[in-house]
Amino acid sequence: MDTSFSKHLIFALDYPDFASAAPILPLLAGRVGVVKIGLELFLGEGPDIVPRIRDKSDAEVFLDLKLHDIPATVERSVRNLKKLGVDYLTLHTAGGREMLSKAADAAGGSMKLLGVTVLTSSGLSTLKETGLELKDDAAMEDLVKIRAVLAMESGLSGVICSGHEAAGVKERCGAGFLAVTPGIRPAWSLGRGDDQKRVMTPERALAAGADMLVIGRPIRDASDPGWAADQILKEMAGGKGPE
Ligand SMILES: O=c1ccn([C@@H]2O[C@H](COP(=O)(O)O)[C@@H](O)[C@H]2O)c(=O)[nH]1
Repeated sequence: MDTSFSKHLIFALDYPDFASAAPILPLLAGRVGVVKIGLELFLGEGPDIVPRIRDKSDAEVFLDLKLHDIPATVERSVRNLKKLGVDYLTLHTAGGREMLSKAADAAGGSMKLLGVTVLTSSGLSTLKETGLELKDDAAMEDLVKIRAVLAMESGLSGVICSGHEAAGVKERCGAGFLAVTPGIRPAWSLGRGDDQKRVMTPERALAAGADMLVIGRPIRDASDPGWAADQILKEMAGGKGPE
């Protein structure tokens, strides 16, 4: 297995509890550089899930809580989450500059903060439902860029965006600012129809400038998750990958 791209592969550990999540960890050891704990698992087990996952895996830990609240609440939450010793934490850029800056101050460089720009499950019609009417995909790219610049100016380490906006984020924010992309669907998993709207293959997302790919269901639901991760790593190696 070629693991040269494993540190750029984030596996979304989307399970209801530790007992269902634990069996896949040894199958993915060495294949994924980061495991992502989302709301489902965090709420199912509580904060103690972080050390329990660390015990079972050498991968970095990404806590995907997508914080979005008034600045004081987010600041105080980040102070608490800092105690868990995670490597990455997400928050919504839509919370605005004061919220993002306070979060960055509270984190104090102890973990990388990533700002969600526009969820990859949102398309133009999803945003319209919420009162944000964008003309076309170019306007979506512009919105993502505006939010990425806001995140950078507020002291975050990078953003979550789809592969379609990765090039614009890198061009506007520079090579050192992370573009982390979910909504990744290898060709062999496309067409299954799920909630992701702005999707891209691993190879194309890396070629567009994504630094790290977040992948859940194509690995989690594969009959052989180790094989699925290896296929994805192969596809990543075929693209113009990061340094
Ligand atoms: O815009 C976003 C932000 C976060 N996610 C999370 O990534 C994974 C994707 O899982 P798949 O099964 O590969 O769709 C999931 O945990 C989301 O909460 C995202 O998809 N889009």
